[in-house]
Amino acid sequence: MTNQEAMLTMSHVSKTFYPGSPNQVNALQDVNLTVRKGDFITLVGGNGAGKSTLLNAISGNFLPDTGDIIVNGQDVTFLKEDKRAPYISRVFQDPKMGTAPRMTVQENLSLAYRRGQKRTLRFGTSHEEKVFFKEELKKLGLGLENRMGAEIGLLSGGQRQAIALLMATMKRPDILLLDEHTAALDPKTAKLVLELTNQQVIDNNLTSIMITHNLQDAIQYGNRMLVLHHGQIMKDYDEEMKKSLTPEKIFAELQELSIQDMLV
Ligand SMILES: Nc1ncnc2c1ncn2[C@@H]1O[C@H](COP(=O)(O)OP(=O)(O)OP(=O)(O)O)[C@@H](O)[C@H]1O
Repeated sequence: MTNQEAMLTMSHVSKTFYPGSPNQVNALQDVNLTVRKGDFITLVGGNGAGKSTLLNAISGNFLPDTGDIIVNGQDVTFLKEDKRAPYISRVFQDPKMGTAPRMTVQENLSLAYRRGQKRTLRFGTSHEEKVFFKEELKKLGLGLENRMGAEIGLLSGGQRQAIALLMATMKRPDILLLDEHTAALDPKTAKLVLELTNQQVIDNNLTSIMITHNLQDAIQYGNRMLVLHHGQIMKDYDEEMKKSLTPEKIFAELQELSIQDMLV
């Protein structure tokens, strides 16, 4: 693979919390990862495996102790989170985290649309923007195009998460990080938001990493799947391997590594 095809490269990235203390946690251990443009990666692992920490390292939530992080050819290793925000979008588990509850759907979308520009609503929303937002909302298939004036706080968790997803993808980020973004939703709504996610990612050829605790979803969605354990990438399944994967096969393979209970 040439470097041009890589959207994200992590080389020898490590992060230890509380170093030298009895509470020391080696949250990421010498992680090496190259993500190609358009890769849709699902990321699984047991509690405390380091999944969110990996996404935090990419989004710039902290500086790694060692290693380099390159996004779309730019070394972002020492770039703070707000400076990475124009390139990296994230949707969190809690629908409340991605949207401003007291603002309307339209105002939230306006803010997301102007990401990277000065944050202001001083100039209102232009007619072109309104038409664009309506079109984008329509694609979600939830009727939200008729609720552009509604406060986000009045919408359901699923509706909010769908809008958070739209806000995160509208400006076509270099990398989309999905941090268990359907875990707080009921099964039917979770499926719907997952399908919307899949559609957004494929339609816009977005490079994405999605954390999930649902192995079936991890196998079904995306073209690559990583298994993390103790801050290390233990398995990296490509598209071909993924086609014949089942949860049972994964457990059997992890059993060989004596870490079969890690996904429970
Ligand atoms: N900011 C922090 N300060 C101290 N310890 C942290 C911090 N962030 C993560 N950790 C620790 O690093 C380890 C990995 O945590 P992380 O949240 O990445 O796991 P995870 O795989 O996302 O787990 P889960 O599925 O339970 O959310 C855990 O032991 C956690 O307590």
